Amino acid sequence: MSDSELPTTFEGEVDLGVIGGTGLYHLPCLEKIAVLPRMATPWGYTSSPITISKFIGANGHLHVAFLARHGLDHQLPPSKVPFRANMAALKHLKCKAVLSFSAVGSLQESIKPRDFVLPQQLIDRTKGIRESSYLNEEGLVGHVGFGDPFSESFAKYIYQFRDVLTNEGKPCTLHFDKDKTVVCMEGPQFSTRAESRMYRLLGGDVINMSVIPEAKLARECELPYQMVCMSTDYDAWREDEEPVTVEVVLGHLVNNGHNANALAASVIEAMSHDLPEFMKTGDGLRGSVKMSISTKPEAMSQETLEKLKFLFPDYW
Ligand SMILES: CSC[C@H]1O[C@H](OP(=O)(O)O)[C@H](O)[C@@H]1O
Ligand SMILES: Nc1ncnc2[nH]cnc12
Repeated sequence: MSDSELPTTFEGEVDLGVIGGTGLYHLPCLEKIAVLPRMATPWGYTSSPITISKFIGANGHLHVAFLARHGLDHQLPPSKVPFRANMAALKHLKCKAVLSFSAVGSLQESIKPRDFVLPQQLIDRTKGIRESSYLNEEGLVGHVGFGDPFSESFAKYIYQFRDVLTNEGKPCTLHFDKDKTVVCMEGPQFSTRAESRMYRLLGGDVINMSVIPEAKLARECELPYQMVCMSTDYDAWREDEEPVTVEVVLGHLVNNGHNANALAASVIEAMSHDLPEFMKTGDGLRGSVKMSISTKPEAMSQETLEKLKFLFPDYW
């Protein structure tokens, strides 16, 4: 069935949200049951239509929502992605966790192009020009914890499937430990050599232009969030090598896309048997946003309450 013949609405609850980045505009492992046109939220329209799939496994099923961060034609630069709309839409559809994919540069010799990384920390080097909060308005003030920006439970869950990664018969590693750090820069230009060396000194392992504010917004939606970083280049820090160009990145996208699909398929298949504990219980985040809002409900406007209701119909 072609996309245009599929329903444009979905009434059920989605289990898992997936965000595809550069080179990952759909997941072939998923068969679509609905294509929601770019969704309207109180924070604008999503980057792309949202495809809903029902994965049917041997012992159960899983509903998955997929959206393309930069749009299906990669028309949105990192600074102009409607991150708030994207995360709000996934939350509104009742996703219980978000699996996000991103093409990254490597800041470490040991992280080779085509390797994948599950970072557990991040350094924000964006320039403050992105809308990065739902709780930063006059009449709605909130401060969520962000010390551990990713979901360790989710990362461990994904790491079980590390052996599915391949690179034309050669080793292809999924790197994962508590210190693996992603640096997020504003872009769209890549880093200078000096910046790239500085990020290494700061403890960066990989670099991209999109984990901020995505990770912050997932936290404000109480959604367990893990980014899978797919290495495409050595950025600009290697003295005897040319700094990264888009050509270099493009050369690895097909292989990385195959691996992303294989990894997502394994995760989705496993979740279809039984939802992992962190998705059933909320990974320790449930209720955290209500607690972190300082503004008294009496001081909130009707518009603010409507926005909160879009995200948390059970709380407000
Ligand atoms: C074309 S390389 C730079 C571009 O790739 C990454 O995108 P995404 O995170 O959406 O996969 C990086 O963040 C930049 O936006
Ligand atoms: N070197 C790099 N810097 C920032 N984002 C990237 N995405 C892929 N490679 C990158």
